[in-house]
Amino acid sequence: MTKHDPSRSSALSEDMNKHQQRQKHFSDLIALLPQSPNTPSQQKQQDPQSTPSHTGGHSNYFFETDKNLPPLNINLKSEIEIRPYQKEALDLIVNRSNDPSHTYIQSGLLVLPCGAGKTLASILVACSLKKSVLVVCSTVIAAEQFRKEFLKFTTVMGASLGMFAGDRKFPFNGRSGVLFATYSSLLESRYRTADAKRLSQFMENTEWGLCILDEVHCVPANHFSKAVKKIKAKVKIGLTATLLREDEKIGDLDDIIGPILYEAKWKELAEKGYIAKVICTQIEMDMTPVFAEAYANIAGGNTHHTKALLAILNPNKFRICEQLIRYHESKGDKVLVYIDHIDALKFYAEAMNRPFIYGDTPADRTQHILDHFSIPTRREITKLHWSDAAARQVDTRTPVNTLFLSRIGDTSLDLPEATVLIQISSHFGSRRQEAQRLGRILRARRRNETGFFSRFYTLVTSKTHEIAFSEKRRGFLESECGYDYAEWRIKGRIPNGGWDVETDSNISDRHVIDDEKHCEAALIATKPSEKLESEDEQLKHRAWVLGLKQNSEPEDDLGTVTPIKPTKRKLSASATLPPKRLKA
Ligand SMILES: Nc1ncnc2c1ncn2[C@@H]1O[C@H](COP(=O)(O)OP(=O)(O)OP(=O)(O)O)[C@@H](O)[C@H]1O
Repeated sequence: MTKHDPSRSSALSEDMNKHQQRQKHFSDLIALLPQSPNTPSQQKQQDPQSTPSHTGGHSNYFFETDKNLPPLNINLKSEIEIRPYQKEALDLIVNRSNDPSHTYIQSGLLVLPCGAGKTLASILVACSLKKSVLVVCSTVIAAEQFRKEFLKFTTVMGASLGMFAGDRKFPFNGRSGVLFATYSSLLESRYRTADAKRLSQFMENTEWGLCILDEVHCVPANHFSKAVKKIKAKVKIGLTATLLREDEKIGDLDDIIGPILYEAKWKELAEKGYIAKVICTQIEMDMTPVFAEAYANIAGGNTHHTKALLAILNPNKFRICEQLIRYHESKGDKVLVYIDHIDALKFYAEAMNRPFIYGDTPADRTQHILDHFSIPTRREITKLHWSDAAARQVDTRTPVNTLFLSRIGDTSLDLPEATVLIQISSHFGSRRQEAQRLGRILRARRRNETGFFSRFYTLVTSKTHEIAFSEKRRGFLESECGYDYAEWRIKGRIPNGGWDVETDSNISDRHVIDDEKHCEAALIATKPSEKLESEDEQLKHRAWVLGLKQNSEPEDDLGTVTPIKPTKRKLSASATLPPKRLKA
């Protein structure tokens, strides 16, 4: 028998009360809807100037004279400094006139580089409109971050913010508010809980003043475009940094949302210090002979997948990755390493004793790791103002300086500490993924330090599909955004433990790769790659690789993930688990 715990039972009855109140609140809200003057059919008669945008057409919304939608109490906090391009974007979206009846907002797209502050730009629109807002994001993490930015930048009350993302489902209080949802929550599902059904009904029946569509390049996918067209909103604003899709459906956005209203150039914002300048380097290395032999002799059904794994887990690539981490950690950088294949991700991260995040990582563990990633390195602390430094010194937690990520970290992660990105594997030739990943190091807090550059490395194995994919992936950043990639070719080892590099470009920073002395203070004291030196170890490693199943998070049209369960590692009789073996 379990002991009766009075505090637990009172907590439970409090929960019940809260649940009943919430249900009543839902019912009240839904009851309001049919009689509300905000229903679209009535709206048409009462407000002839406004064309409802849920028909899919472009609309101008004369919001100043609209008395039908309830007002939202929201203002920008007085201390916020809007950047010039954010102001320009706002002025193009909100057409102000001395006569309020001529002031209107139009639907369309806002195209700003990653990390330039699209969230705040769209919040500015919400602050002008002052009507209910539906924000649709690609992931739960992004929805949470959007909510935090509303609280950070505006005076809106927390109770006016609702959430319909993942297992966080609650409405806002009152007749007007902001609801944060994900694209997947717009889709019908048979498996909805009662709360989810009610929120979904509420979301569909409400007429929103503004609908903000984050990562809007996802929307042309058939299932999302249908769902988005159904949203009843006076105005829809789509946000993106990468107005491109590999299926060429990007033009559909003009019909679904509207035209491009504002676009800013990546290089221009970098020159002005709003986003970081970046050095992009492609590093190409051979496969070790043991891996090359397997690569050449692969036949049968899953050839492409196995070849891809051999290229990713090529021991030479592993060593270069280790060298870059050692070098950059020793310089006080914070490093993100991207690997799409989950087993390979775990192998690299476990061998190097660094944390990893992928689709199945529980939300609290993800938050914990991200919090530790944001703890400054010792080098950073010495540069802080003494009062900040004192506060940071008492933070005795161990910082995470290198974090391994699956493609779940491609978009929306806002980590201003990150200054270096190493791409080990990627989703074929996706130009969008390349640009989104680059975006993670554009928000670097150190971006205005003299001579500072973020570093973007992409590691490719010679004579494999990785070379052609990499060329395609760079296309958007090179031709549309003005980035250059230096190409380094690793020729071999040099006596001091570094690497011999061949390149056409002028390398002023070859010590990154060829001078072991620079890594003396590195935080990886041991070198896990040394365990992969012998042919015997490489044969075991290869046997493990050849036994791996397809295990990536599928790229859906969100450019994000529907996590799938990792397959159990099937090992051949002679294979062992490299991560455990490699640990010092
Ligand atoms: N005017 C501003 N003042 C201060 N901070 C700002 C301003 N504008 C944006 N920021 C900050 O810059 C960072 C990047 O902004 P945000 O996350 O909106 O970028 P984004 O354009 O959505 O990028 P991505 O496409 O990569 O998601 C955030 O930390 C945000 O708070």
